[in-house]
Amino acid sequence: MHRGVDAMDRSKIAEVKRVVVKVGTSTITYPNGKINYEKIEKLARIMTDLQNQGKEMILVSSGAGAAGVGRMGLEAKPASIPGKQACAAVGQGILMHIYERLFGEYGQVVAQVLLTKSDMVNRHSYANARNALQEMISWGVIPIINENDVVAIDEFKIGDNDNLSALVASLADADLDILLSDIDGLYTANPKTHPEARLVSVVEEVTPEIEATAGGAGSKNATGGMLTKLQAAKNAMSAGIALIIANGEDLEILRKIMRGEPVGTLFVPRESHLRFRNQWLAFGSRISGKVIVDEGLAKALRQKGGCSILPVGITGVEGSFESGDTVSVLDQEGHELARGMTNYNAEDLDLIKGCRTSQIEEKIGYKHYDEAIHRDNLVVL
Ligand SMILES: Nc1ncnc2c1ncn2[C@@H]1O[C@H](COP(=O)(O)OP(=O)(O)O)[C@@H](O)[C@H]1O
Ligand SMILES: N[C@@H](CCC(=O)OP(=O)(O)O)C(=O)O
Repeated sequence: MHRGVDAMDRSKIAEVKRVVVKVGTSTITYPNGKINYEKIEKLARIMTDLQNQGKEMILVSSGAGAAGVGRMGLEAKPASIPGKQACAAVGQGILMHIYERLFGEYGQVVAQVLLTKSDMVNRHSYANARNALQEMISWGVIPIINENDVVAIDEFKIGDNDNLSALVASLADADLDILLSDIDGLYTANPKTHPEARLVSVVEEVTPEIEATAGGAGSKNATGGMLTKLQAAKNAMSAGIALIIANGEDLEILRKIMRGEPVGTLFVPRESHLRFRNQWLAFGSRISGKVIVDEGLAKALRQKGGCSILPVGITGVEGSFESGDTVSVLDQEGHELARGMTNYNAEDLDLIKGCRTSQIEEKIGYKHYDEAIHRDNLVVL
């Protein structure tokens, strides 16, 4: 019933630029927790190849816990939280060592990024993580992301990498999130218990009926199951990000997806929606102060629909705010042009207003950023 929509949206998938790929435990380890080198080798080769084609790839990798179980020779994941954390700590190092080596074979630089839920909700950490990710991506580095399992328990945990990947996709302004699993996509029921279940090709809305078809994790080392994939899909869709669930058994599927072939299940993004982050910046966050810009900068903001705000274009600063707070950007007449997340607090911004980039450090003793507000953290109203 969705064939027309599918054909249309899949062709758009071939055009996307920034892509998050999430690999589940079942994709990169064997059931005994040992590493599946062939899979990781292929993942490294294909992701590097896509990066070389001009895509900007980000990897969210599970498997630390299982790799730790394998390395410690345990029969199963420990039941205790410290036991699970210790396994993840042992396994994360192993995983990164392998990724570094195998991506390195193809000349691709990777970076380890470990995140927790608090990094996603705290403005400062969010801004830091976002800025650092943007920088890595602009350097052509592939960030490899996992939850920081050792410090995150219960309420501090995102809990599963399906949801983490959707959060990362939003954090990094990605266009597409690909969840690779041990199953071809979303079925009309859990195929493990309902052999007659059929694969769903396109989902335009995750309804309660669809959620009711999803069961828990399918293999003993996995944690998420279809339910967390659907939660991730809902978040991605409302952030304007497409999400595809596909089978990671043969990683050539990544190329097929990127060619726009109709594999797996596509969750269609709501195009009219502002990115989740932008929405939050523009309408959800408290405005802590004002930054007044000169006519040249105001004109650039109006004409280009967005640009970074450098101190040299700022003529006034009002209010009391910290770096990471949301501020309103006004023209000389007091019209609000944009809202954005500032890299400097009010006091320092007041000291560097009107200054060239080269003068920032001499004025305030440090320079973490050239921009007062980076264009990626700015929404033009
Ligand atoms: N409606 C459904 N469609 C597809 N898979 C389902 C569904 N409900 C439950 N599942 C289960 O979800 C599993 C995939 O999730 P999971 O085991 O967490 O793997 P991963 O390690 O890839 O995250 C499938 O193997 C399947 O058993
Ligand atoms: N952070 C955990 C992964 C948790 C997780 O979501 O696992 P999975 O369901 O296999 O994607 C680890 O690396 O073991």
